[in-house]
Amino acid sequence: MQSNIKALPAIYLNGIYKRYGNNENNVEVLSNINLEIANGEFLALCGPSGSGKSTLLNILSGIDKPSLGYVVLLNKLLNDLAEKDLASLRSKHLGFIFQFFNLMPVLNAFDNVFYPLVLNGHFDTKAATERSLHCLDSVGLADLRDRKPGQLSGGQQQRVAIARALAHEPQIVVADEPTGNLDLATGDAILDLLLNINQQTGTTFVISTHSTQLKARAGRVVEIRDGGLAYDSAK
Ligand SMILES: Nc1ncnc2c1ncn2[C@@H]1O[C@H](COP(=O)(O)OP(=O)(O)OP(=O)(O)O)[C@@H](O)[C@H]1O
Repeated sequence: MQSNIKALPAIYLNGIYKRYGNNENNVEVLSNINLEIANGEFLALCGPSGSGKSTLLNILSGIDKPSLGYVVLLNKLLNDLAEKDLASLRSKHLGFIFQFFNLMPVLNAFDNVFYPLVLNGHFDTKAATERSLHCLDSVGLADLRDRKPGQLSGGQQQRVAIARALAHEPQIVVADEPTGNLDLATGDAILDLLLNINQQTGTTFVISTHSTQLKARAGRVVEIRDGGLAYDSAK
């Protein structure tokens, strides 16, 4: 018998508004955003510069709060959670990738993956060592693990950042313009890697981007314009 129960989305946004500023002087960046992102999707979030992509990523990952509306992340209503519970949810189930890599310059590639994993509190030293080596290997950087970020190319630094984002096996990876600081060929290689991880592991990816390559290859493209959702390839 076929079940009528619809699988719960990984992320559910309902009536999201975001205003910055105070009562007299404020700007509405997001206006009535409704969006469901299913488990395993590879979603490209597009829109002009300043349209609110980073703002939306911050809201759906519980880093920032909406002015109005509900966010349900992995079946938890974020509006109800205390800051420490939000931080715990993020550290267990979310991975983050940034445009400028955000690696610790004094640590080598291995330690950039290893230390956040140990500090995360869910892995002992032995398990964290194994996971870090495995993840660096899976992004093709096992041989360069002793190098510090300054001794790595931009693409290699982003691979370290991807290994760090995946080391705790998050259910969702949130990436803010992950190829934005890379040349076209390096960006394509990083995109290949992210798509491959998505296909192999079923990890959900939500990626803000200006890249036409990324938009062309994403499973779903959503565009924000003038504060609202202007386009959704799933509709
Ligand atoms: N903390 C803040 N306080 C006030 N305004 C903000 C704040 N953060 C973002 N904004 C404004 O909100 C708007 C959306 O910014 P956001 O960074 O989300 O856009 P974006 O689509 O990610 O842009 P880009 O593609 O250039 O990275 C911009 O006008 C920005 O100036």
